[in-house]
Amino acid sequence: MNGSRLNDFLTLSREHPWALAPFRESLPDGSDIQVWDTGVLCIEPAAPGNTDIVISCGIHGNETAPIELCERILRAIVAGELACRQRLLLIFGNPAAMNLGVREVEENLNRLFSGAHARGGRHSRERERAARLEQYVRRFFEGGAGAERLHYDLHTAIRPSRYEKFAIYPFTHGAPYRRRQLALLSAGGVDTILLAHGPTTTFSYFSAHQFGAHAFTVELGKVMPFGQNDSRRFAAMEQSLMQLIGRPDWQPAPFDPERVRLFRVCREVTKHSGQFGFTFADDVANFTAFPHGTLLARDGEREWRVEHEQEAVVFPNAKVAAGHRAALLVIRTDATDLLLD
Ligand SMILES: O=C(O)CCC(=O)N[C@@H](CCC(=O)O)C(=O)O
Ligand SMILES: [Zn+2]
Repeated sequence: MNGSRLNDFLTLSREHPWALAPFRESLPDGSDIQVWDTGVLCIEPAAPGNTDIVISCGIHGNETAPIELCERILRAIVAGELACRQRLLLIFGNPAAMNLGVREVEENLNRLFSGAHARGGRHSRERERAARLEQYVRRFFEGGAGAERLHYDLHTAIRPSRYEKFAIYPFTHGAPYRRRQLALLSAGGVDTILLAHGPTTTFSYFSAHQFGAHAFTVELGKVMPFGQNDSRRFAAMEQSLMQLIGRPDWQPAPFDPERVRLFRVCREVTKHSGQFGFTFADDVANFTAFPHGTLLARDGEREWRVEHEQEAVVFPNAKVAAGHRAALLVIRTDATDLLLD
């Protein structure tokens, strides 16, 4: 594919950070590659398998390891080293934020889905982008006949984590959690799962709720600048995504409850004002548990204390905008009775 504009699609997207005119190319194996917008590319194989897969990364611009991982996968497809045998929508979420090396330019893109971009009477570039990403995901899922819909929204965390790789299983409104999905995540090295406690405005919840996709926010490690990630730490996820894309008959090892840690989100800590602060240090890792009664955070008169025997903090971030989630509080759970094949 010499001379193809797809040879360096990420650079092309970063050169046109908010919009890119659509174009299409085909691969020697007959696959059709359609660029829908900056950072958004749909691959239609000539004879697709029955899984429609969305892989997104860079929804937060400074979370570079998943961006590098997706770039490697795309390069392998374009070079003909990886045959894409499932319909695939690949999304590099926020190229403008990548250019600035920041999580967001004006607003947190991952709080703007499920129509949140249209609420609050405000305008921002991320709101425009969220609205368009919603349309692309809709076009992709509604344009396919796949029996199974998957969406992996790949991230890295600001803090280190006691369990380095973990996934958020969006709220299912009472539907059972799927063992097969946990087995797929486990094959990718993700052995810790957070069961969300309610609807959110994240990208993964949008795909799960609107399109019945098995969708997950997947945390692969800690945020690092471009070029400073150790690709070996992401190899298991990269391999499993390649198997999913390239081998429709591939099955992960069966779900093993001994290998998977389940946590349930019990509460969310919301920042209300500029007075908000945590009582613990900035380098305290995700999943650090505190004993019952410990004061975790204050916001003026408001206090958050540990209410369970062992409650752990995930994503504590005092710098979020007022009104946003500043942390999740989670507890270990044995929800294996809630799992379905
Ligand atoms: O490390 C952090 O504080 C944030 C890492 C991150 O971006 N996490 C996602 C989780 C989304 C979800 O709850 O499904 C986010 O905060 O958007
Ligand atoms: Zn993120």
